[in-house]
Amino acid sequence: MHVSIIGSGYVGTTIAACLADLGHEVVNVEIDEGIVETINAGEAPIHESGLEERIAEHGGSSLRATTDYADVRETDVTFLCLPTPQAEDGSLELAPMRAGAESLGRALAEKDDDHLVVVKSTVLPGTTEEVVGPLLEAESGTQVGDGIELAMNPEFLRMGTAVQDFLEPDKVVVGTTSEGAAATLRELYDPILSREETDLVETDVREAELIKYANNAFLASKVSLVNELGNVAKAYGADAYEVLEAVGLDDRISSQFMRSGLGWGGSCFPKDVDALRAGAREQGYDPELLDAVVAVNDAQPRRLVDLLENYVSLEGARIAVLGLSFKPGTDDIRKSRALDVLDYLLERGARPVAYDPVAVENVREKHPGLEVEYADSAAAALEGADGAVVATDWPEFDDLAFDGMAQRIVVDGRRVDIDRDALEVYEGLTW
Ligand SMILES: NC(=O)c1ccc[n+]([C@@H]2O[C@H](COP(=O)([O-])OP(=O)(O)OC[C@H]3O[C@@H](n4cnc5c(N)ncnc54)[C@H](O)[C@@H]3O)[C@@H](O)[C@H]2O)c1
Ligand SMILES: O=c1ccn([C@@H]2O[C@H](COP(=O)(O)OP(=O)(O)O[C@H]3O[C@H](CO)[C@@H](O)[C@H](O)[C@H]3O)[C@@H](O)[C@H]2O)c(=O)[nH]1
Repeated sequence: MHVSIIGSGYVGTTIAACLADLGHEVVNVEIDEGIVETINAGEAPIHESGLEERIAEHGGSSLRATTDYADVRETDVTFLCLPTPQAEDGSLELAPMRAGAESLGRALAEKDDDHLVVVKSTVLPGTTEEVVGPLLEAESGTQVGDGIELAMNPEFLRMGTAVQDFLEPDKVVVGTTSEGAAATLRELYDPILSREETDLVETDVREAELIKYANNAFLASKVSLVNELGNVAKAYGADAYEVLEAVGLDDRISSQFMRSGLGWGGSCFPKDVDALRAGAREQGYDPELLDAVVAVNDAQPRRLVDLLENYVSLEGARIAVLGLSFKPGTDDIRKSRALDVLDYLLERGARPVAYDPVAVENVREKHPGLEVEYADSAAAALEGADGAVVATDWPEFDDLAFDGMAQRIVVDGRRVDIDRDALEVYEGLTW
């Protein structure tokens, strides 16, 4: 099939490379010329396991990037993989989606045969049919249902395992307005849908849009609940990890997303939970439980610093901060809990020395004013430190020696497997 993908960021690049690998002819339309050149040179613009080799094989041939929307006319299906960031007030910012839909509509004005437009971005119920559809119609002069078909197909991949998640998902959700659109997507995804482990969910557009938010809200709520239970466990002097491991043996609950600690960050959970809360309020519903989910998450970094302050007088203290990325396996620092930890440490007069295997450059670049010293290794960060906190569960922290610290005091926000016997004080945030 001939497929075009608008936006070559995290999701667009991954699915473009994977669809090319599944045998489709793919055109990636992206406004960033640097990304376009990188892909056409056969290189990956982002770091993801399994991506480099796929782009090396198909980039510049069956996977072609361009800044020109006119190239979508060579294709039968277009996926919109545009950003849906947060506005200042936490609500969903639709400007990039609107701009992309308008450009696509203008390009489709000069196309004779039918075209399927699939919204892949995470958008609130109503966006596909009430915002994207009318913009396509206005710019192309073609009506949805009569020349343009619309579908919504949310994406559930995670950073760090994006390629595998896309190719081997638990489910593919397809919200469509016509049987023709559903049939096209079934054909496109056939190699993925033939897997026994992958369920196909065919539904209406509005439900497909909400499934994505409900999925993320559920997972974020689960982590906030385990953090609440972890905080209670700690108050009782019990080990939350032992408790939750046993709880997870219940099939109805499952053992996944049971790691209590500093809480959730990243480019998805925070913005999607906020957009859902804002959207629900706009619809006249007060989402009190989701408000509490956010409040529990927001409190964890301060709790970690409070705990450290029980052992170290923070004014002027050198504190090693181990980990900056929002989770291991990525250099993404968006809404990383580690950044909140740094803010609280600075607020209390500490001198943080931060280390991360891959994310230091990102912090330097995106938070240039932060008065933090950066170390080249965990050992260098720990050298002479009056205390340390673990903010990201990078596997390399399991093997740390703490010889060089002025005081071997560690407060762990992620339950890494460090040698606690080598320490004077070891405290877990929730255990
Ligand atoms: N990152 C994830 O793990 C993930 C997973 C599932 C769903 N999502 C959702 O998918 C969507 C895309 O997320 P992402 O992480 O890939 O975003 P991203 O910011 O990494 O990428 C978006 C890309 O679109 C490009 N772009 C912006 N405006 C454009 C335009 N008018 N025309 C062409 N290109 C344009 C940008 O230059 C950028 O490269 C969001 O709605 C997000 O919530 C993300
Ligand atoms: O038991 C757990 C599991 C996760 N986290 C934290 O939760 C955040 C999110 O982790 P994860 O879900 O693994 O990463 P993302 O790449 O943000 O993926 C989420 O967000 C994507 C974008 O919407 C979705 O596509 C994915 O399905 C969804 O898992 C991170 O800060 C983790 O440290 C915990 O604290 N405890």
